[in-house]
Order: sequence, then C-alpha cells, then structure tokens
Amino acid sequence: MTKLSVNINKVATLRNARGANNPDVLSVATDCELFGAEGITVHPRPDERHIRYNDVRDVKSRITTELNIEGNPTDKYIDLVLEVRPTQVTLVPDAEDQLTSNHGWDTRTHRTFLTDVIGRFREAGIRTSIFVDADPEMVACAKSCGTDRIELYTEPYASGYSANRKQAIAPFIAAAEEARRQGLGLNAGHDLSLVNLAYFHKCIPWLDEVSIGHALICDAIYMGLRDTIAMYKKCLE
Ligand SMILES: CC(=O)[C@@H](O)[C@H](O)COP(=O)(O)O
Ligand SMILES: NCC(=O)COP(=O)(O)O
Repeated sequence: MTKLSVNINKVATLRNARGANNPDVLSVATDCELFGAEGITVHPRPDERHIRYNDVRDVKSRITTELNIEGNPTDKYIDLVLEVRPTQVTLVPDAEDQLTSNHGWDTRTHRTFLTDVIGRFREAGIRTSIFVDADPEMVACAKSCGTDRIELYTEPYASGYSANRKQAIAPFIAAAEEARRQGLGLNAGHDLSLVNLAYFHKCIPWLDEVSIGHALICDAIYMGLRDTIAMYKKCLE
C-alpha cells in the first residue's frame, strides 16, 4: 500500500498572506487525516515564509498519523527535528533562498555529512529518508549513508509526462528498482498531481509513500479537500 502524505506548506503560505490564522493550519492538518491522508508533510524553510518552526511543533502534537519533516539539515533544522521527533525526516539539499526544491543530494560527494546526520536521527528513533534524483548511483550511495528510505525527486517526471510518459518514467523505474535491490524504502514527491500520479504508481507499485502539496491544494480550491484527497487516494489503488 502506498501512503498519501499531504504537504500543508501552501496552506501556511495562504495564512501568512494576511498575518492572522485563516486558514488554520492545524485544523487543515487534522481534516486531511479525517479525509483519508495517511500522513502530513511539512517543509520549513529558513525564512519561514510558509510553514513555521512553531507550526511544526503544533502539528506534531495534534495529528495522529505520520509526520514527515522535510528540509536542509542546518543546525537549527536538526535541533527542531530532534525536539519534535516526527515519524520521518527527509533530508533535502536546499539553498537558503530557494523558491522550491529543485534537485536531490549528490550522495557520493556528501556521503560523510549525510552518514553523520542520518546516524543522529536514527539514534533518536526517527525514520530517515534522503531526497535524490532518479539516478541508480545516487540511490546506491544513499544506502551506504545508512538511510531507511529515499525520496525520488519527481519534477522531471511530471514535466516530461505530457510529451512522452513512457520516456519520463523510465529513469524512475530504474532508480526504484535499485532502491528495491538495496533494501531501501521508497518515497516520491514534487509536482505529482491528478494528471500524473496514477501512472507513476502503476509503474512503481512498491512505492511506500508519496508526499503531495502544491497540486493537491490547488485542486482543493475547486473540488474541496475531502473530494480531492479521495481522488488522489484513488490514483494509489
Ligand atoms: C522536497 C520537496 O520536493 C517538497 O518538500 C517541496 O520542495 C515543497 O516545498 P515548497 O512548498 O517550498 O515548494
Ligand atoms: N516531498 C514533496 C512534497 O512534499 C510536496 O511537493 P509538491 O507536491 O508541493 O511539489
């Protein structure tokens, strides 16, 4: 079974636009669970322009499903994750001022650093995942860092889907097969949507989790959160 983890960053972006508490990020998180989400993902960035560090603490105390905290492991981020103790931490190599995540780790070059950080989180009992591009070598090197899972950065699949979906999925199948060979758990995310999700899942049915935010929240504007989550879950059957 592939779990759907809803990324609520964009809900916080909307709230922050007016400075008050509408929409209420905590209510949205628990409603996502009520409507069928099997997890909540947050990705705090250093400027806290969407989800804030305090939101992460509050979300953890309110939800009952899995919390996944994504981000670049700066000292401040590491301290937050060790304090909050989510189900899962996903390491993402973001620059400070990045608009959104746009690549995975070079797990060969950063092996020593990643091994150290992964070790600290695993020691605290937190499941670990490393965000990587669809490259079997990066997947194999992630395994050597000691991680439990990897998350495949799916933007290249999403942007190539309409022109030629068979071609777009090919590197992802190769990377996913390498993850399975290595005994790694497998997550995926970035720009997954109602257009491209079902085919991704059909080609890689051993996926453990997808984390989806931007497209899902956009769809919810038209269809409402309950129906939207149901439709995303249908893509994962
Ligand atoms: C790692 C990843 O792909 C997502 O967490 C994505 O980066 C969400 O971040 P934004 O909401 O800032 O775009
Ligand atoms: N890990 C990917 C994620 O959490 C959401 O990415 P997106 O759906 O907002 O592109």
